[in-house]
Amino acid sequence: MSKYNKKKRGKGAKASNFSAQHQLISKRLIYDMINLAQVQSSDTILDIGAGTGALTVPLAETGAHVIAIEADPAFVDKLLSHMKNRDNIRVKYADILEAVLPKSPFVVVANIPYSITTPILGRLLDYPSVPLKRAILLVEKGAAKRFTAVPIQDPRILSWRMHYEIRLVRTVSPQHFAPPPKVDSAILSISRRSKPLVDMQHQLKFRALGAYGLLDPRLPLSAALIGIFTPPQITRLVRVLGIDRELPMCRLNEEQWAVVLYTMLQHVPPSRWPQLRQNVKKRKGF
Ligand SMILES: C[S@@+](CC[C@H](N)C(=O)[O-])C[C@H]1O[C@@H](n2cnc3c(N)ncnc32)[C@H](O)[C@@H]1O
Repeated sequence: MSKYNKKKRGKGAKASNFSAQHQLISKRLIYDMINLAQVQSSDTILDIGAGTGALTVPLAETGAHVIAIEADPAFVDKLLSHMKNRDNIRVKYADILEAVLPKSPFVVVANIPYSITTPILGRLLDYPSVPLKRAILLVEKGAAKRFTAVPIQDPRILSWRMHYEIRLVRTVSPQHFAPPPKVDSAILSISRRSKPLVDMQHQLKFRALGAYGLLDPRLPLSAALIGIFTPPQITRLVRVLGIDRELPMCRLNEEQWAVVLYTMLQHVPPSRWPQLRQNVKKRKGF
């Protein structure tokens, strides 16, 4: 039986953007996504923007416990009628940007509303303490390319990638949806790294460092980091990294960013560490 309670509707989802209700109509794609997510019957799966249950019901057929979050009350009603008395589906009438996320490890398999892709990823990935194990998402192809881009220009995406491997699995054409979207989609795979490149306790320091270092992503490392490291420290840092000091900051990979962080923590006094919200334009030396 569903745990959904109609009385809760009043304080459930707030006005939300329902413009992107492109429902999945390809059974093959649905089962490909479930296989890619390696769903086990012991898993808790979050279906974000569950719609009328295109993914929810096949996910529940694996025996996993499925939490279906949907913000449109009309879809919630349809979803409930498609559940066929399954007791391993919980329907939550809620806005994913405000809903409480599971406290124990969970997997996400979802065809999310494209208009709020980055805020959804932010909820899942900004805080590595959120116990997301992996996610298989349908997103707009352009967004998938942005999250997996090399060089890395966006500090927020960089900080996600220090904890998660993000991969564009394949492009998905509009004909897999009804109504078809105007843009191509893609399957995005997100897996928590078995060993994060940045320790959870240093996450905020890393975000400040990433924001500082990528203020102008084309700036050479020697210029971009001169407000943090002394010239001799920069000489040693580029030697350890095995790169040219003129390499633009955006060309550093995730492992190299981890080296920059830990070198800073070990050799630079905290007074020179960048702070979040610091006006990074006031770099020393500029
Ligand atoms: C692209 S549709 C996918 C529907 C269904 N999962 C499918 O694949 O057929 C996105 C769904 O997200 C819902 N939605 C939009 N904004 C939402 C929000 N803030 N929180 C939860 N669901 C939302 C929409 O109502 C819609 O049903």
